[in-house]
Amino acid sequence: MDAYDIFKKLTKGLKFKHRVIGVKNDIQPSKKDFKKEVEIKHEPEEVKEEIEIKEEIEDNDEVILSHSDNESASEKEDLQIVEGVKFGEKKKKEKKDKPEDLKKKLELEEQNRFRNEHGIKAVGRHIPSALKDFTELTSRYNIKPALVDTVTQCGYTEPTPIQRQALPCMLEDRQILACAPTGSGKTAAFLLPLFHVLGGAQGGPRALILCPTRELAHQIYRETLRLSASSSLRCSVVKKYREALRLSASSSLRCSVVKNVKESKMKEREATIKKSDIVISTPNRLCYLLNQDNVTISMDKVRWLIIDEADKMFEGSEEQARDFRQQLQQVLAACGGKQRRVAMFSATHTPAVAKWCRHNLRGLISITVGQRNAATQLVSQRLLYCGSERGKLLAFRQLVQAGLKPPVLVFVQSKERARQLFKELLYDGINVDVIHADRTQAQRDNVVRSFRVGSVWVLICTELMGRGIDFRGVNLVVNYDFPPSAISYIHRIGRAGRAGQPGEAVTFFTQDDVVNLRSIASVLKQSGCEVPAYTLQLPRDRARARRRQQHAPYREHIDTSLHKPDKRKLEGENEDQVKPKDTNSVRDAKTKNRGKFLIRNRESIAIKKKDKTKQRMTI
Ligand SMILES: Nc1ncnc2c1ncn2[C@@H]1O[C@H](COP(=O)(O)OP(=O)(O)OP(=O)(O)O)[C@@H](O)[C@H]1O
Repeated sequence: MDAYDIFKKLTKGLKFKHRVIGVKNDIQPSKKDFKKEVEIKHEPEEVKEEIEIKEEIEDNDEVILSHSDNESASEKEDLQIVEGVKFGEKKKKEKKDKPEDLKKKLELEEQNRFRNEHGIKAVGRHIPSALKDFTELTSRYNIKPALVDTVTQCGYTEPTPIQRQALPCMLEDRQILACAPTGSGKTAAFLLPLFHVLGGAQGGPRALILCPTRELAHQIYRETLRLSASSSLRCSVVKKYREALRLSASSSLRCSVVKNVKESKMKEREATIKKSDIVISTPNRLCYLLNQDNVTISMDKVRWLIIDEADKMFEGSEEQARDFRQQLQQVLAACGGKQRRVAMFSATHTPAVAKWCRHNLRGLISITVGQRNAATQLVSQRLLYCGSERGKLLAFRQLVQAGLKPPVLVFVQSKERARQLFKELLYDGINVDVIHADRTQAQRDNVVRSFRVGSVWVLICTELMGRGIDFRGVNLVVNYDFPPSAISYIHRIGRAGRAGQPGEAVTFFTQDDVVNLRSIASVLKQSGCEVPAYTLQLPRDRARARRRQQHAPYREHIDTSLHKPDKRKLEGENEDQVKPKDTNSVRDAKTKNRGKFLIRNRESIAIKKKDKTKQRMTI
């Protein structure tokens, strides 16, 4: 490449007023250039501007031209650029920012850089800046140092991305819709602002937390106690221990979970709720209580309404979602105070929630951490084709043989199947237990406790445990039955890989699961995990997939003692037309069969007796 080529490259798209001289003696500008020169000369005003522009971009020229070693400074001076630069831009630059505007601009840029670094996206007006560390809570919002100390004592050295953005928003009284990966500390993100805003014990209730299951309600309750222990923690370091304890006891917040609302306990529950500052409940229980004639609970003082696992509440059939919306409207109407604010949290985002928030929440800030509706990056995921139901059991036993690293969570689609799998594994010598909605509350609490302390290694569960439940250090999630949707998959596998810990997830599938395979394979692919290429090219059938979300498919019994092939499958019946077995009908059938068995047994006993008497007679 000679000097002319370099020159042409550097000045591509630009026009020159004068003949270019001296770049190299042998270079003569073309006829075209002379024509341009004449044209420009007829436009004196533009030429005037051109000099100013030249001055402004001279520096740039320096930079570009400095790459050409052969050119002298005098040669550079001969270059006058008249085109290729927008005039409007120059004017903008001329307008100098006021120092305070400049400061604001810089701060904003710094904030955006900081948010990008932590994968935070926030949409809304006047968004408070994200938190750099927990001590900022004290300097910016005057939060008691004791509370910050407690947070640190809980092992939270620095805020998680959702905490960085949600905490300042809530502390500045802004309504939010927050979406952040599973296990990323959303609970603390809504609890800490509550402790600050509510201050000391006054009763009320003044904050209401709604969540989809009793288990989750109890877990939030435990986390509330842990994080609100600030005053008592402080006591341990003060000398006048008793005095401090007395003070802390009088000032600490009261929190309660709405339990079984039996007729006999109604008044008791009412009194507890009235005394509590923070009330945690499932929407059903709360609305049931509010609808009782003999109960007078005022929700007027509620300052914050938190909805955890918000998208779950809007999920399900049209009817279920409508029911929840009605319940929510009832709760909102009950919490009628002007001061009332709403914050919604979940790991997944659905249009229904976003729409509701846009219509009902003023000045909303929408916060998203990472990619929406993506699985946590901490879990390595894989799909395993098992061929048939028997193949699944075999695959699970192989996993066990290869060496399971407890604790392990195994998800199945129904209570029935949870029982069946439990029976199977019980005799395999695995330390296993089962949890589902048919077990009593005491049994469920016991199982959860045993799993937490490590006396149960493998816990078989249904969708009941799919959301929000935080078991520390779950190493493996097995989707024994394919999840009904990608959303359910994200939540299920999110029971592993929490609070920065790595985890693993295996999802079994058979031919029956092809309907949802593509959407779930896409989630795996998005997380960078390997999936068979064909799974991403399977045809979509949205209608069938939606049906799958509402009705689990029929599956063969999990029972190695029954080697019979499935009659319905042999007859080629469409699995979507087959309704899942109703628990009652199964129970009825069992009792009927048991009845037959008893009759048959009694009959045989009678025959045997007859035979014996005959024998005796013959003897
Ligand atoms: N700042 C922090 N530093 C370290 N650990 C944290 C921090 N905040 C929360 N945790 C821990 O992370 C775990 C998960 O928190 P949490 O249950 O609130 O997650 P989540 O985002 O609500 O998850 P899910 O979407 O599954 O409900 C908990 O054990 C909690 O104690």
